Amino acid sequence: MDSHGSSLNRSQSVASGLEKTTWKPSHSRSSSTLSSRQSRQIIKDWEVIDDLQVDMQTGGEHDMTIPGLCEGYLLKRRKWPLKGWHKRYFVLEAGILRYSRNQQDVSRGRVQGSLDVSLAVMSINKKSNRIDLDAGDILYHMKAKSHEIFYIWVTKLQAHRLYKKNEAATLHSGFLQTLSFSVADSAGASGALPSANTAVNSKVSAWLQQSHNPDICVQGICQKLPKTQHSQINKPAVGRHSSHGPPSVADSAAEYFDASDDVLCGSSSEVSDESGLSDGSTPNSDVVAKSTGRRTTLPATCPDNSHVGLMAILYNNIGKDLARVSMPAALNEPVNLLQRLCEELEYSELLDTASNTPDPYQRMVYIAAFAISGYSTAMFRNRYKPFNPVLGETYECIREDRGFRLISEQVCHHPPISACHAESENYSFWQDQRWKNKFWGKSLEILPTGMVNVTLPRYGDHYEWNKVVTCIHNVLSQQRYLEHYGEVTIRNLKSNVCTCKITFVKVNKNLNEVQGTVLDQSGSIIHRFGGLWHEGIFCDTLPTPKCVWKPSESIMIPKDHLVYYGFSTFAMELNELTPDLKPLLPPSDSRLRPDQRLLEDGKVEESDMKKDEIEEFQRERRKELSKKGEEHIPRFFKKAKDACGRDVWLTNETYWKLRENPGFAKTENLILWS
Ligand SMILES: CC(C)CCC[C@@H](C)[C@H]1CC[C@H]2[C@@H]3CC=C4C[C@@H](O)CC[C@]4(C)[C@H]3CC[C@]12C
Repeated sequence: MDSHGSSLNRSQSVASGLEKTTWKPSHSRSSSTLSSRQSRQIIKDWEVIDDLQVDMQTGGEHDMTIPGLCEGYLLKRRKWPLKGWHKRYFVLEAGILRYSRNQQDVSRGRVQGSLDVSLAVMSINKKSNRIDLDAGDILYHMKAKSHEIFYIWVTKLQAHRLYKKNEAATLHSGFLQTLSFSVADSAGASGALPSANTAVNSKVSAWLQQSHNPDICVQGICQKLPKTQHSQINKPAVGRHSSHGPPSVADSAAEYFDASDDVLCGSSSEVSDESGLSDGSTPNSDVVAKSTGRRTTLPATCPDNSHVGLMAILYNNIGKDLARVSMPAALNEPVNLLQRLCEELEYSELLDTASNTPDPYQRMVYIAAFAISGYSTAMFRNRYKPFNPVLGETYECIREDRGFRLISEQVCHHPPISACHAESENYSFWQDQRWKNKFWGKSLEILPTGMVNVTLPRYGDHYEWNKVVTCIHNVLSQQRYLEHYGEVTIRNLKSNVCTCKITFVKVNKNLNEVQGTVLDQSGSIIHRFGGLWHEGIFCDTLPTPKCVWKPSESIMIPKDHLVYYGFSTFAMELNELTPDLKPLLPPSDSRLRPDQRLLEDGKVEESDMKKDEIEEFQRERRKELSKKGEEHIPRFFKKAKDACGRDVWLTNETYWKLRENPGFAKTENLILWS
């Protein structure tokens, strides 16, 4: 796992995960000795971290945990005397940043300077690992030795800034309350807050206690850092009052196995003409909503999870794969990451259309629309996270109505990888999904690796494309929203007649904007299209200009889907378990996973307990395997290399054969839960 260490690559850095930035204030960057080109470059690489929003209502509720201590060496720039960069030992505690010449001086209490970080404007330069804190009269220029250390300091500084601001807000509102003698009223108001789910809260506090152990640090981060840098992350403050809050990036010893999976299929291809995007010539505008015989709702509405203290969870797992972090079930949606892979086929009719489009350039437009359509679910899906599949978990989805069947499997735990393969008369679709996440204090970036593949046997095409970055903005607050940004390049590995470039525009006035072009061999634009990834894509260069895709009615027409986790009809169908299907599934199928089922039925506390049990069982299985010196071997996928030498997971083509004969009831199966 190298989720935290790698610096962003080119396309990802277009899309910085830090909240909207403005120009670096003129103070520190104006150096008259630089050429104008150089100085422009320098200004360009600086980002001012947005001022943190303090939520006055909840300020006193769950954000008051004092963030863990962070300490270690950084370079500090000095103007006079001895101009230049000097190594200094910094300690960040309860919102105050102090520095001394070295670690010994800290323990002797010899502090050279200190700063309340909530009062400073913070700007960072990801390229040069630099952090500036400008509090007007006090100005710190700091530089980290590596990207890892830089990243940890930025995140921790954000946490401490937020904490300090919340503290001030709480004091302020307390003061106001006292002034207005409204003590009784305020007690009433807090009573009106969503009632805390006891199971969830006890889990969070158990977690915090575990993560209190300062000797154990985040797997991944600590393994990566040389020994001397450990203190940067997680050193206990000897002799310092460390009674409050979890230690910084520290983490519990246990590995939290909770699997990641995503795939689901559903069927809601009805296309509405109401959005204004359509000119009536959408590919399916003549399709009348037809019943699929599948369920149209979930058994229970989603729980309120606004009380769950996400901040502690995220801060204690910096640098870790989210897909391995166990979270309270109240944060989950009743689909997993294997099922979410299948959800990318919600608009599979675009692949059918592509397969019926002889012109290669037009075909590419439909493939592009398909690639974009997979992102549309994100619009209403930011309050819950999918279940993480356990290693060996599988999921199948047969959609006669849509003409495809899909299987997916959790093939690797470290790092978490979910592989899927779908086949239809018209196409094959496969991908193995893995991602790195970066938590920047206020936003969380998901950086997917791995390519998506589609083949169209009719034309011998094999399309391949990358995924863009998804950023969860305001991840700690209820004002959370998702944004996708970056560039997608679609290539046809079997022909270079055309390629396609799609840009997911980052923070633009037109939020969620996408633009794309289909280029011929010489680079000339043959088609252009654009739109919004949550509303539809229009192409005006086709023989008849038209809307090539728009989301299904079940998500566009305001209904009660928000109380059902923001699911479209297709998403609701993913975890449906009918009596005729049950005996045909292998026991490892996600539909049979009890914790997910309990959550779907609205039994949150029971789900939470069951989830713990399943995760514990997974840990035991792993221990046993490693005792025997064995490794888990996926059952339905095999590892291979693609043309570029990248590791890929491909179907081994046994699933459907075994299902048919002798049937999973008669095979030896992995037991993942009881
Ligand atoms: C902790 C909580 C409650 C915050 C909610 C986190 C949610 C919004 C996160 C957790 C995992 C995330 C998914 C992880 C991986 C991918 C694949 C990528 O190609 C598209 C985005 C997508 C599908 C992410 C969407 C956002 C996501 C679902």
